[in-house]
Amino acid sequence: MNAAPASAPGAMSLPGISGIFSNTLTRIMGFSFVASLFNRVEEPQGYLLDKYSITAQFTEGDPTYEWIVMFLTEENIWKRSRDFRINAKSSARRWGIKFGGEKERSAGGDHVDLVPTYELPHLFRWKGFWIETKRNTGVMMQPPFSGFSPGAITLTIYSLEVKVLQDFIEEARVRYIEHGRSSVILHSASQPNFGPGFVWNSVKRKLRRPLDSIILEEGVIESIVKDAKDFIEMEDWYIEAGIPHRRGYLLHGPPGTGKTSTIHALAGELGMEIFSLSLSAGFVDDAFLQQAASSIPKKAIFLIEDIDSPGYLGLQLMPLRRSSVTLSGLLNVIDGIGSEEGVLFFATTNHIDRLDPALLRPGRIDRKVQYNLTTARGAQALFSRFFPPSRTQLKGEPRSEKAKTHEEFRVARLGQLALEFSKCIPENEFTTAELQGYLLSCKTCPEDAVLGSSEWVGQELKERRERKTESDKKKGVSRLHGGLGTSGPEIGVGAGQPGDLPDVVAPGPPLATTPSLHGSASSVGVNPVIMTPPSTPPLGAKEPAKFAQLTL
Ligand SMILES: Nc1ncnc2c1ncn2[C@@H]1O[C@H](COP(=O)(O)OP(=O)(O)OP(=O)(O)O)[C@@H](O)[C@H]1O
Repeated sequence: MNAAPASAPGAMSLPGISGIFSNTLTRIMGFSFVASLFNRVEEPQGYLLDKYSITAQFTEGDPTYEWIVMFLTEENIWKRSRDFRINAKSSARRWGIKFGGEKERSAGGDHVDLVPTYELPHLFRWKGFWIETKRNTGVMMQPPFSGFSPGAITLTIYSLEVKVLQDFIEEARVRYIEHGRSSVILHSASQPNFGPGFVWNSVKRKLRRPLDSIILEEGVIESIVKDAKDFIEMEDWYIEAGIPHRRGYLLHGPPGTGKTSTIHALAGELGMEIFSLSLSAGFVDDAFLQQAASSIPKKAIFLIEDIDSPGYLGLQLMPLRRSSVTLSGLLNVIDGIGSEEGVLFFATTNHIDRLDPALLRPGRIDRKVQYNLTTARGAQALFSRFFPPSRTQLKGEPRSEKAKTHEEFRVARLGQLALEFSKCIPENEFTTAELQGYLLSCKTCPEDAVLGSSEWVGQELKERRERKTESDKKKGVSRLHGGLGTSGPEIGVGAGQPGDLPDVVAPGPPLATTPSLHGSASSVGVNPVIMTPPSTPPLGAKEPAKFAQLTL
């Protein structure tokens, strides 16, 4: 955001301008021009009016741009526009014009975004001040460059005091935070950078995910939340103790075990936005990474996904995933992250063993959380989350008038089914995402989910065996030809990965109690229920692997 305050004092007759006339004319000619008609006091240097205004520019990609866009949308600033681009509503930024009342919106209007396309100025009043806004969209770069240059919003506030601008921005920021309470805002980078602040050029809004929808070993997620809260609240302590105010977490384990979901749930709980980068994006190099990290606002989460991607970490043989980020570039950024800004740094990886020890030292990574394949207890918890008594219709349910009898019957029966389901799922064999995929295929009928589970497990294992044989064959061929072939490490077939075949599938003794269920369905499609994982021990005689464990 750039602000240019004016210097000369003077009086303005703007509030006297007739609303309709001024707005119409303003839309055609621009506010500065219209206002000048009413303030034709000439100075040797030009019109006096120019000196009454403060101009501020908000560039797309900078967080302040989002605050202002949301504010202007809420105020319906663009309501007199006549030229729109229509987008189907998505999780992407929702801004433009709000049209119609509740009735019209529910009749279909709420399914689209109306984004004004033309870039003529709009005039509005805020707390007695006239403000003109202009929006210009990004433009296609000319060769030799490619992609878009960032768009921007320019505000001209007709006041002498910079404080008016500060107050305006603060109100926009507060409203933005308020508005975002029910969701998590995710910034990412999908293009190379062409200007200051244009790193975070993609914004998505996701519904908040309840912490207890994440199935982890008891206490793990609470411990992460507490740690993060302590860190945020103890900024002064860090400063006084001369310790850099930063905290780094590494979540590691097989794909589909809940690492990213944990970060989203945490962001929702703490009311933080996520700024996420994948090092495997072709355009991310040291300079980009540095710029990205330094443009993250206070109290946000900086997430680097697949931190094992950089070229230096031994993945040079996987050209598609190689990034041009160097170890020293990465360390520089991590060391610099959040100093006195309260930014939480998260990294995820499927291959902790491939990370350079320098990256893992305390001060850079302060906490490591290991994610594992699902245990019987995890399977049971997941089943219960899919089929909450409040939303599930069971076959053969008694037609009793008494709601209580229904409830009791369902709770008992669903508990039993969850247990049966968990017995059909081999320990430490599938990821939570895989089980979720299966349960989604029979989400309306818990009985069918249990009935079909053994067959599904058998089918999955058979397919894995076939894939493994196929891949072994290919490796053999490539070795015969003396080439490196697919010599990059294969995700999913190494030890402890979901591609492994189980040694023994031991159903073990039944669980003692059924899981507890709370709350009703949320509108997040695949996670319809808030649940607490059961506190009963998992199946199997041996000590089971935990869903996730915390190491310091
Ligand atoms: N422990 C878990 N608890 C609840 N849901 C889970 C869990 N693990 C995975 N899921 C579900 O599986 C899907 C993928 O999860 P997620 O993206 O968090 O996995 P990940 O470990 O980050 O995977 P990757 O390493 O590939 O990024 C999500 O829809 C999520 O709801």
